[in-house]
Amino acid sequence: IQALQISENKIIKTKMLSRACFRQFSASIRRMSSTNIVETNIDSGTGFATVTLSQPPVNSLDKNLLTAITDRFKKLSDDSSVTGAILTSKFDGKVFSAGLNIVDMFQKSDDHLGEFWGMVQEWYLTIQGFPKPLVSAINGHAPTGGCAMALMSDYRVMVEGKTIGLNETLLGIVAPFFFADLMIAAVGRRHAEFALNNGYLYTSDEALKIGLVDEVVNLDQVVPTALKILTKMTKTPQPAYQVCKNFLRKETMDTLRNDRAGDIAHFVGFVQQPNVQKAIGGYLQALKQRKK
Ligand SMILES: CCCCCCCCCCC/C=C/C(=O)SCCNC(=O)CCNC(=O)[C@H](O)C(C)(C)COP(=O)(O)OP(=O)(O)OC[C@H]1O[C@@H](n2cnc3c(N)ncnc32)[C@H](O)[C@@H]1OP(=O)(O)O
Repeated sequence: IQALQISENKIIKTKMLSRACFRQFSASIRRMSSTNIVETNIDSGTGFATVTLSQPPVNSLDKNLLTAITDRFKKLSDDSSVTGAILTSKFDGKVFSAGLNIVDMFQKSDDHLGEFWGMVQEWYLTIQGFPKPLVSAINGHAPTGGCAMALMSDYRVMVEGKTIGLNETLLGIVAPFFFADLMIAAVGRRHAEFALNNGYLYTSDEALKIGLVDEVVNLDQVVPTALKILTKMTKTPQPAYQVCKNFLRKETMDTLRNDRAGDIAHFVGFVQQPNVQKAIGGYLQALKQRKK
């Protein structure tokens, strides 16, 4: 009887403990109301937001995803309980992001292209201007705009065995000046010129060598490593962090801010050229036929 009473007490204690743990856990992870293409969880203990891009099949940045990411980062900027963020992809081991949606640039009206590019500008200005520490957990391929998005973060942890780069020239298009500046800031002018002129896609290890990413780890270590570095970064006095980040990035952002309409006109004029349209069409077709 005594033994039974002891084990019953143990069961009651265990149940109480697990209920307490559950309460604590559910209090510490807050899921932001979000579109299902950008899932966001906030750990209320650390204030870290994990933003997971979840638009199948490859997180290509169309109008919907650009707007959802931009809105999410604006909210995280304004939320004083958020101390820093991690940007990652739901398609781990496969794709971080396939970059801008090519379909949005093929056989479209000037109005469509203009609206699309306005969204690209806003997405860049918002993530690049995000005032808190931001770490990219690059858990898959990150070509073109996917690479640019990773470059907008303050630190990059990449999975081994994937590729990353601003390889626009391979499509017959050219990275805009604000993408080029991201690359120059990370790897210096010499590597950036080589990378952009040749549309070079780097393996994770090559990217590490030139400083395009900061760490290469195996898949199950990508997010934990990102969290570790974010913990360190958020210990820096944040007013100083924000001021420093802002003044280092301000010049290129201001160049864009001061002439957004001109930049849109430039993009539309460039993309609508018949030879550029032909190149984009051919690339799209090749992408579709790759699987066959
Ligand atoms: C004088 C200077 C003037 C400058 C003015 C500015 C000029 C223009 C600036 C434009 C800047 C552009 C930036 C970009 O980001 S362009 C985007 C280019 N992206 C790519 O090249 C990546 C292409 N994708 C891939 O390589 C692979 O998909 C990837 C390695 C990412 C994943 O491979 P995986 O095998 O897993 O997946 P699939 O290839 O089978 O793809 C699945 C389906 O998704 C479609 N897809 C892929 N990428 C895109 C994309 N970027 N946009 C739209 N659709 C995409 C692919 O076709 C498959 O579709 P289907 O299932 O229907 O076949």
